[in-house]
Amino acid sequence: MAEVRVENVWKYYREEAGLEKRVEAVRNASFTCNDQEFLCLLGPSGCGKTSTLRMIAGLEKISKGDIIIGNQRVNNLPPKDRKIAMSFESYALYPPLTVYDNIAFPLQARKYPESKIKEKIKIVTDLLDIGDILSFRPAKLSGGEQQRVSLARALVREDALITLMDEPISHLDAQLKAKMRIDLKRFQREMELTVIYVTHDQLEALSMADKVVVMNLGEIQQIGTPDELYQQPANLFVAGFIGEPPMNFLPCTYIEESGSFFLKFLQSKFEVDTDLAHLLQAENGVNQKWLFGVRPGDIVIGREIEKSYCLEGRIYSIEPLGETSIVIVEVENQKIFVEVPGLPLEREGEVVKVYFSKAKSHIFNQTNGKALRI
Ligand SMILES: Nc1ncnc2c1ncn2[C@@H]1O[C@H](COP(=O)(O)OP(=O)(O)OP(=O)(O)O)[C@@H](O)[C@H]1O
Repeated sequence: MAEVRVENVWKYYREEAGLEKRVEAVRNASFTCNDQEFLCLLGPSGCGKTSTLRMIAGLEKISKGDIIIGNQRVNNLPPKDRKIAMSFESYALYPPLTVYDNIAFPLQARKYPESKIKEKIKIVTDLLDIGDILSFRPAKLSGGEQQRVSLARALVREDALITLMDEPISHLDAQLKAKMRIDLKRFQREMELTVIYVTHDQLEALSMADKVVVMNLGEIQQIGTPDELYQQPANLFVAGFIGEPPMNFLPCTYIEESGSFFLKFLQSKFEVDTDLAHLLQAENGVNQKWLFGVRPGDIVIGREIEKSYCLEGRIYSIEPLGETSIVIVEVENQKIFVEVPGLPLEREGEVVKVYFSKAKSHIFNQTNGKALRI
């Protein structure tokens, strides 16, 4: 079975890179990619995604911890014995070979009959829309085409237990990327592939993955389905990294006044529900500092919505985007983004009431960034 288990894995760079100080690229990472699952490693540049993938592939030594593929611990197994197919951002195509032969290479090396090779190449090149460049050599291809050839070479491998991909569509234009996201996902389902996919692009991760592992500064921040990460981010990093435009954060203090409980902002405050008050009370007690978080789509301007908190603001600017508009409102000396359908009725400079959905609000500890489960 093609299950991948990453158990308490660390990666330090030092000796081999001749660095003075040790770089801890991956710190104690643990996650499981189940059989036939599409798992995305997501995070900003330098967070340790590629190092993690390269350790799974066997291209990088594991400093500490274990990687298990199927039932086998592969720490000391060379890449060729790990039954993995790979597609990396840097393509790694063979310059003297045509596109066809580049894709056919792993199959020819495994002595597949030519008719079977042709059949498989037809399926993946149709999928990736590169059927008309099969006789070209890599030097003649654009970055996007080279990337698709590299991807095709990984996808033809049906003997592979797992397919690893590192930013495999990063060099394609926006339209082709959108098509690829849909086609890749469908192909993975149909071919029942087990995929570990590295990307810094949250849209790719949210649209394709069954499970997302979010990383930052070498550490896993949260593991969950796209919906879980969006609805219940575990900390400030995940909350700010996932969602576009990003979540708004307003600093506040939890206070008590005459037996009632409030979140107090710079100038104003609102009373919190008993449930939230209990949680805040249990966590830290009064006078602690928090960040109140709410996504742009969970805010309404100028019209009271049921079960909401309210603050006052002034419209700073309006960005019409066709279907929706992004309204930037100054609230408590901070600019927040509000997503509204169509065009807003309000004008720049207008003072407005801003309503935040209670059910969609988030509270984060200002010191350690952890979310409080509301
Ligand atoms: N061979 C190496 N020698 C020394 N440091 C390295 C090496 N490879 C990666 N690093 C460092 O390890 C950290 C993690 O890098 P890694 O490439 O795994 O991150 P990433 O999330 O994949 O980033 P990117 O998306 O930019 O490739 C970074 O600080 C990087 O500079």
